[in-house]
Amino acid sequence: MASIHLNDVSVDFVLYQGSARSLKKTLLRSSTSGTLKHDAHHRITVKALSGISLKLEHGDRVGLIGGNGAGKTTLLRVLAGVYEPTGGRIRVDGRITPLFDLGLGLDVDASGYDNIRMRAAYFGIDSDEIERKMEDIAAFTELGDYLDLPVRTYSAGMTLRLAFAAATAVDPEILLMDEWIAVSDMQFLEKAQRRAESFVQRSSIMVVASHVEDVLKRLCNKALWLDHGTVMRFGAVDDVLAEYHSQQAGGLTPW
Ligand SMILES: Nc1ncnc2c1ncn2[C@@H]1O[C@H](COP(=O)(O)OP(=O)(O)OP(=O)(O)O)[C@@H](O)[C@H]1O
Repeated sequence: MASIHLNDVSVDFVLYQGSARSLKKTLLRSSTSGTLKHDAHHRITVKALSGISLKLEHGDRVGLIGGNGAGKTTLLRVLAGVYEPTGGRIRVDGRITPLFDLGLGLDVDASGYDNIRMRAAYFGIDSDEIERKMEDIAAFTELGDYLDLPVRTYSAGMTLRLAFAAATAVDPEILLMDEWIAVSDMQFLEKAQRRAESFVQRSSIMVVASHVEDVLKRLCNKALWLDHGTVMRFGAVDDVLAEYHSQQAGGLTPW
């Protein structure tokens, strides 16, 4: 069974080091999101996440909410293993599929087909299984003969089609998304959303950051509200959204 445990997790980014005092002062004055401060080496750091403790189990579909700079993307990247926490501990059991930064990990010198095979191999899927699925995946991309060519010959839209198809070829255990699928290619958008929706159904744990309430209510059973990198509330999606909106009405947090 997939699970995620975070214990007192923090992430600090070093924003600036050096001696230009006016820039430092400007940065410190203009802080609207993560908490800016000086560290022991006189560097300016931003605390993007602070003291996050959380347990997610099978069946949890969690929407991350919070204003700009609240820490949603940083948390997703910590869960994906892109960022190491600078404090605390994280334990993730289960195969993680991030549906963001999709182009990362594509080998531009390899063909579309080989990229799909490499992605599957990375996830430990045996080659017979992926060859059985290949026809479907190829049809989904609508890239035709381009799948035999190196990815560096693809347009941005074609690369996205390939990356999305490759990422969703293998059933997820833990699915991470930064905003619900939004692509500029309208014809592909509808297909991609349908595929992503069934992908969500098949996942054991799903975490999505979104500003769109409709998406949160449709996909999630829980919500985690972040503010300045800390957890304000974690619970049933309707309860957390209601509380979030009542705070917002009080003018405390921008949506
Ligand atoms: N690579 C980075 N280097 C420095 N600071 C960063 C970096 N990534 C994020 N931050 C800072 O960390 C804080 C949290 O950012 P994050 O992107 O996680 O917020 P968010 O909730 O996803 O915001 P949004 O809804 O605007 O996308 C912000 O103050 C941001 O400026």
